[in-house]
Amino acid sequence: MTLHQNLIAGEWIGKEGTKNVSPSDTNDIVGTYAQANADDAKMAIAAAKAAFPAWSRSGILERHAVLRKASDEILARKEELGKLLAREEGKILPEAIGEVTRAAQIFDFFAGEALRLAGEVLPSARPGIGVEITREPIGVIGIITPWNFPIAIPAWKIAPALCYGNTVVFKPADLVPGCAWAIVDILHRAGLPKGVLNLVMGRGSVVGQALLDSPDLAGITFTGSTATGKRVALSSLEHNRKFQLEMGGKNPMVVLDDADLGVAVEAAANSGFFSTGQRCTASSRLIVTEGIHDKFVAALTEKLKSLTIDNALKAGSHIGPVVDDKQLAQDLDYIEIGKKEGAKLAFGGERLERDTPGFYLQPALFTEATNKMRISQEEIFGPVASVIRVKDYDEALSVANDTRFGLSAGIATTSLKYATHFKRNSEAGMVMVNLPTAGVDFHVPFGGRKASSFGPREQGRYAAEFFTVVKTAYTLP
Ligand SMILES: NC(=O)C1=CN([C@@H]2O[C@H](COP(=O)(O)OP(=O)(O)OC[C@H]3O[C@@H](n4cnc5c(N)ncnc54)[C@H](OP(=O)(O)O)[C@@H]3O)[C@@H](O)[C@H]2O)C=CC1
Ligand SMILES: O=C(O)CCC(=O)C(=O)O
Repeated sequence: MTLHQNLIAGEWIGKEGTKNVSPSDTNDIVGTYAQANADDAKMAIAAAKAAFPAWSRSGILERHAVLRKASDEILARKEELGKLLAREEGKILPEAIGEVTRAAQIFDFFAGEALRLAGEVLPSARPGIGVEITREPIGVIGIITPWNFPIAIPAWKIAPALCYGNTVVFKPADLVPGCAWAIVDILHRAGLPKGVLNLVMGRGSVVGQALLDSPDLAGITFTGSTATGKRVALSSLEHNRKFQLEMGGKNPMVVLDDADLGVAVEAAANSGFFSTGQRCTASSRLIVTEGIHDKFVAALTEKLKSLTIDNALKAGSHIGPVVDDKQLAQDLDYIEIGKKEGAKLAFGGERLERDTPGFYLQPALFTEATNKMRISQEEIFGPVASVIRVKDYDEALSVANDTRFGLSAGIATTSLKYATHFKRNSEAGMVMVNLPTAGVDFHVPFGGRKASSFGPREQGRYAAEFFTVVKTAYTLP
């Protein structure tokens, strides 16, 4: 099998590799991918540092052309890349193709942003003096990404980094090197100068840690667990560098008595269970008022019964496997915890056997849960959701906000009054009305509050806050 190597200073290098195994079928080897070590990471950082002066001064047409070309190729290959993504991560093929399309849109958006770089000219408080405010790239950026969006998350970090003139060392999650390699290969062939984008695939504890320990990174942008996010933060304070963290969620989905039942059930099923519940924007707390509670639980249970859980590549699958055995064990542990805490397992929660050996789990729906339970407070990151019964809107809002996280929050209601109040008073970075809590646009800010996020927002033109630094220049002509 061809060895997919790391890209350092414009050269593909690496001798030893590990096998990338599909969670839908553990006999399916997606590819062999090189494993970098700490020295490789240091070489990659040195290469990015050497490439920074030229790239930071490169013309906007050059940056535009590379990003645009990458977008075009990703879009043209969306079926093939979608299949790769579905094989290595376990997301069903239509979702995977959708994610690839989103990556292409992100590169297209930032190709445009390269042409829209702007500053401000202001009069000084002192007559005769001019003040210019401009944005400059920050330097070498370390990008550390998780496994659950293996092409979209790298895209929404790499595209703005390059657009604003930074150079990059990219460490993808060890479980999903395939999409990472493909995206770097595309950008490399699109004409990036040597060293501007470097790929170091390997373990977080080795390669990721080497990035954290480096004094030469000007910034680290990270998506993943709260525990690793904390390490990124502490090491960044030590090295006086910028950092941006997107971490967990325990997102609420409120369903009010006046909701359209069909809309509420579709939103809850999507939020809680699609993509196998492996989204930081997933909703695992369904907060439902008394008047609609029983109808909602019955309709959601029927919906869950109708879903097919099977190989991500199989036509007709609605939900693929859990990403690996470790995550499956975590999901099953939480299902046991929920039962012991006194919640009622109303549906699912069983491990499933399919034609191909994989990590299949029947979506699990708890009822009679309280917000104090661990299943209501800790991120499970699997197809497990709980219904919490509440008296009225006021209690629903209070329960929705009673969490240390604050990424996204949803409400199903036909009341303009409650929708408006919820948008204003939800303690989340993103609020959805009559829509799933997950599945966001590519051109608007993404991020949360409280323990979910730290630092400036990602995506859209707000990305400039992290990937640039402002300079204020005074001139006496
Ligand atoms: N907010 C989100 O979108 C995500 C949240 N999670 C949450 O985190 C839980 C665990 O998932 P997991 O994949 O282990 O999350 P991690 O935080 O461990 O992984 C995220 C990234 O950080 C890397 N990493 C791990 N350790 C270090 C380190 N010491 N220094 C630098 N980088 C490091 C990982 O590398 P590698 O994996 O290659 O070892 C990966 O690239 C999930 O169950 C879920 O609750 C997970 C993924 C995404
Ligand atoms: O819901 C989405 O579209 C994005 C979710 C996400 O970024 C994540 O789970 O890490």
